[in-house]
Amino acid sequence: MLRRTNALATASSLRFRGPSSLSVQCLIPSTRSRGLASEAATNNSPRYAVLGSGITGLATAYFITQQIPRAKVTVFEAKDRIGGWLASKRVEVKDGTILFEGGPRTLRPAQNGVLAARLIQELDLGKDAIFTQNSSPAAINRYLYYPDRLVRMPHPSFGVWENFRTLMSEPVFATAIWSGLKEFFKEPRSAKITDESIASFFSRRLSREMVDRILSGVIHGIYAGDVEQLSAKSLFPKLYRDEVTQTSIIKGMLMSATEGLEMPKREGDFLAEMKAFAWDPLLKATLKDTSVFTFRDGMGMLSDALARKLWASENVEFKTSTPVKSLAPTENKTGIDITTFTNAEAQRFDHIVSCLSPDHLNALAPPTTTIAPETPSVTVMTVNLYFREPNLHPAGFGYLIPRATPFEQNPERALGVVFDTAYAPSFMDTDSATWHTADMDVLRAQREAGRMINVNDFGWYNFPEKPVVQDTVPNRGTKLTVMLGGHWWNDWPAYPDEKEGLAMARSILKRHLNITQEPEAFQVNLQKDCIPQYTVGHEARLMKAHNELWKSYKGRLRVAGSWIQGVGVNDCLRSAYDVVKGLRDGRDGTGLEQIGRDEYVRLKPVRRVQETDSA
Ligand SMILES: C=Cc1c2[nH]c(c1C)Cc1[nH]c(c(CCC(=O)O)c1C)Cc1[nH]c(c(C)c1CCC(=O)O)Cc1[nH]c(c(C)c1C=C)C2
Repeated sequence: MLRRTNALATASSLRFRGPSSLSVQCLIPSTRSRGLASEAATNNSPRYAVLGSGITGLATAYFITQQIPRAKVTVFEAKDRIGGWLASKRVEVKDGTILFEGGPRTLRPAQNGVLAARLIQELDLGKDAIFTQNSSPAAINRYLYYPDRLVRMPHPSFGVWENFRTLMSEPVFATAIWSGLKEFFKEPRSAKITDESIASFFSRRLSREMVDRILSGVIHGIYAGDVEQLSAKSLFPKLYRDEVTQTSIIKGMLMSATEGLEMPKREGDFLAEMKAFAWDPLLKATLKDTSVFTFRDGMGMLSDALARKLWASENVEFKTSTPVKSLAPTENKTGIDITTFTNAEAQRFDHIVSCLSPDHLNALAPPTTTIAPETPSVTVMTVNLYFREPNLHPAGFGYLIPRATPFEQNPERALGVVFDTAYAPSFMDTDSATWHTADMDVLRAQREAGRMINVNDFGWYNFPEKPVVQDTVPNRGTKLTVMLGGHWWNDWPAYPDEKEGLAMARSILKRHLNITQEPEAFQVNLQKDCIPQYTVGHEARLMKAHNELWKSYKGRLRVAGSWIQGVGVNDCLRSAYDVVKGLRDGRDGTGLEQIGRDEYVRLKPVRRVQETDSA
């Protein structure tokens, strides 16, 4: 008999006890706002408002406190809780608790991810982090479900012969080699085409089959979106540019490998700036070999830690349960008056950063003004399941379901399945009897030499003393998440309820993985409008929005968030970082000023130095 196990609380509220260490849920009371130190103290300090307390809002407030220490910051949040859609929850099972993620579950440390990696150090999260290694099955084994089975995608570590065999024998890759060879000789697009769908671009350059059988699956896994609608220019800017500048995307890739990666100058500057950060050598070494990382109590620990830091600051005040009603520029446009639904009296700020969705922001602008671009979004249902039995799926990250998968194989319209077990070590991994290297002295010496410690494909920053795990059951089970909906559900008149969602997830698992067991715990989350869709023309709309914002608010209102330059948590952090840097440097801007105005540089190719003393 299936037993519904109730979520206990957010993962972190289990962890924190007492007033000195409250979780975000109880940290910010729903009806009370924590005031700034004193009115007098704010007199000469610039006043900043941050709208929204999701990960972008929290990061924006945090970066303001770091970069502009004199600033007084007020964070407005319509809901009675903060933290957005980082939804980590624990559920009880008979011998422990299992951590489920309703939203994002891991972070990559590369590119924009360097900011999250820095936060590990700045917020002292290293002791709670779990690093999955580049060499682990979670990093290497990615599957596509086509036409009626799981197919492992090629990876350099499998060797030339194995990859060639897969490419030649699996229908999913039927046209891949030939399409790649032909691409080299295709004419670049006409100058008249300023943007087009991902489907159109890659069908032209490669093949329709590759779009339908491979690329649409990858796009499901990132945007839960439709290749026919999404913009090639916004989501594949380098390849879109390479078609014109190099005459071929394959040639562009070869150039990157031999002569170094070409990237916008501001990206190069950003990476150089991050490199100059005073990294803890052990963390740096650990990150170098890390594919993804997460935390003991899940991703919610990141927003918790940010909120905790902000709450402790005298310069920050939170106003929860306070929906903003309007943003009126002052007469000379040197400030903005905010009114809220709870207080008709206007509060004046020098600068406002909106971390709201475009629709929410537009609702606050003066009547007849549209400041943010129309940006559709999709709804995703995540169904987390925990089974007592281990190894119910092949080792790996999970699988994606492309649009070409026959309907009878996916009538539920699932987007993919994540094997959460792959990045969540169990107590068995902390038992030295199962380690690849069990010699404690060797491990300690490595750690003291500032080197990565690799045990059973995981790195714990504080290994070997106190390794951390997410699930507190003694033995490894199987934890996975079925992802449903996205663009497939755009026209559905109503979304499935929890019972239907669970039934759909189980039916997928039975058909694809032959899992017929009852889950011991589950959780169904409907994340409404959670992923913005950068549809064709997105960049042009952002550029127009920049002009509108500038015209109306002359740089006093700026924007950050997942609708601008990437939908992931890392992109949100980057967007927050950039907007605050612009404010700190007194640069004119709106948060959108960089869109479509990139200058490019080519970085030197990175040559891996042969390590003589491998860790
Ligand atoms: C929870 C639903 C999400 C889907 N996409 C995203 C979320 C949060 C955003 C996203 N996912 C990935 C990236 C690329 C950057 C990266 O970290 O690799 C972005 C911006 C990749 C990704 N996709 C899935 C996983 C486990 C990851 C790694 C990072 C992460 O935790 O999100 C699985 C997955 N995500 C979605 C679907 C439909 C799916 C299916 C297997 C939608």
